[in-house]
Amino acid sequence: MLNLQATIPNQFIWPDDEKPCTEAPELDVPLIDLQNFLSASSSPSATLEASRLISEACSKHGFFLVVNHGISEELISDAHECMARFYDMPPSEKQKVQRKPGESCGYASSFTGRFSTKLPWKETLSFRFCDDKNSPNTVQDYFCDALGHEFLPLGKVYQEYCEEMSSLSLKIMELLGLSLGVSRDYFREFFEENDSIMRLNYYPPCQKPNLTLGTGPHCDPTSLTILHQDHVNGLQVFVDNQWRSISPNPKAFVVNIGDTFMALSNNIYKSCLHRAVVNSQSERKSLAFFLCPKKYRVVKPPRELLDSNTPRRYPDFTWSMLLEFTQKHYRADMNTLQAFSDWLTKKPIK
Ligand SMILES: C=C1C[C@]23C[C@H]1CC[C@H]2[C@]1(C)CCC[C@@](C)(C(=O)O)[C@H]1[C@@H]3C(=O)O
Ligand SMILES: O=C(O)CCC(=O)C(=O)O
Ligand SMILES: [Fe+2]
Repeated sequence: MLNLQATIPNQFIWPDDEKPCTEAPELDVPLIDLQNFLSASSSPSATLEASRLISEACSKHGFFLVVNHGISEELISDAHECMARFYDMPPSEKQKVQRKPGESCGYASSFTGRFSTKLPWKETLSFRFCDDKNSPNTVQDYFCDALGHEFLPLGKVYQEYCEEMSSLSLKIMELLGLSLGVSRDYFREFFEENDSIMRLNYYPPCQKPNLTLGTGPHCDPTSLTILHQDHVNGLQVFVDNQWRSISPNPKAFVVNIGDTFMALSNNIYKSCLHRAVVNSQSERKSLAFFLCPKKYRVVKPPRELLDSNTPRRYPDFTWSMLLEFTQKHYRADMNTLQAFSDWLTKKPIK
């Protein structure tokens, strides 16, 4: 209903210093060809080049693209099609899986239940993916249990999509390990049996797109995000004090470092500020897979990344603690990890 109104409710209007600016020149992010890296016969020079590109990008803004990732165009297309079918449902149907306060799964629109100002112009559906042999069909079961057996086809698509995302994440973790001078397996083993979050972002058209934001400025508190945009521009990253756009590329996934991996890398790789803007002409959708370790695994950097010149930057924590902090105590923004560290060590949050 909101997207037809000429004016927008005050709660969706963002402060002047956060309103989207018209200018957002393209950010030149490295494109990592995983085919060269994944194949058993991958040449050392190809691995070295991928490692160099990733190191340069992750040390600066934490964003890169992956292509030749091995995930079928048909599965990606099905995931977008299923998202369109879900969001086309009447509000009463979507509210069957309404997200409960303090929980990170379920359907949310406008976020009025969570925040009173700076509301994002979006609807979201978030659900959990467990890479765990003991719970093989968490996604499929969620759709059937929460929405009904007629949603089994959607559940099957997202179950397969999340399995592919998890497998791709582990390959990227190998590359991140190599690029940091840690063994290829270190981070891969840390994220095996991951307990991740899949999120379907739906951004309706907005008649006043320069007054609001689809997703506000934030760093992802998670470890690694694998994003697939539809054909509509909207993702922006804050680099060198300027908002820069990353245009959709159907053959590529946008990958970015999250706060938890920034802590794992002892602040060598950066979890950076980004946001999503909306427009007055068309809806926009994005598929976001947020890689998270098992809840109680302790997040601390490998000793190879510690030395007298680079002391510990963040205290030990578990993802469960950081997730609860973002769901119950603090709206994730550009300063989440520092605020969380202060909260853990009981300093007043600035
Ligand atoms: C762990 C998470 C919290 C959020 C979803 C995932 C990773 C990104 C986070 C978020 C998108 C950052 C911006 C604010 C937020 C409230 C949102 O706009 O949805 C965040 C998500 C959340 O807390 O639900
Ligand atoms: O929709 C997008 O392009 C970005 C969304 C995002 O950053 C998020 O959901 O964390
Ligand atoms: Fe994000």
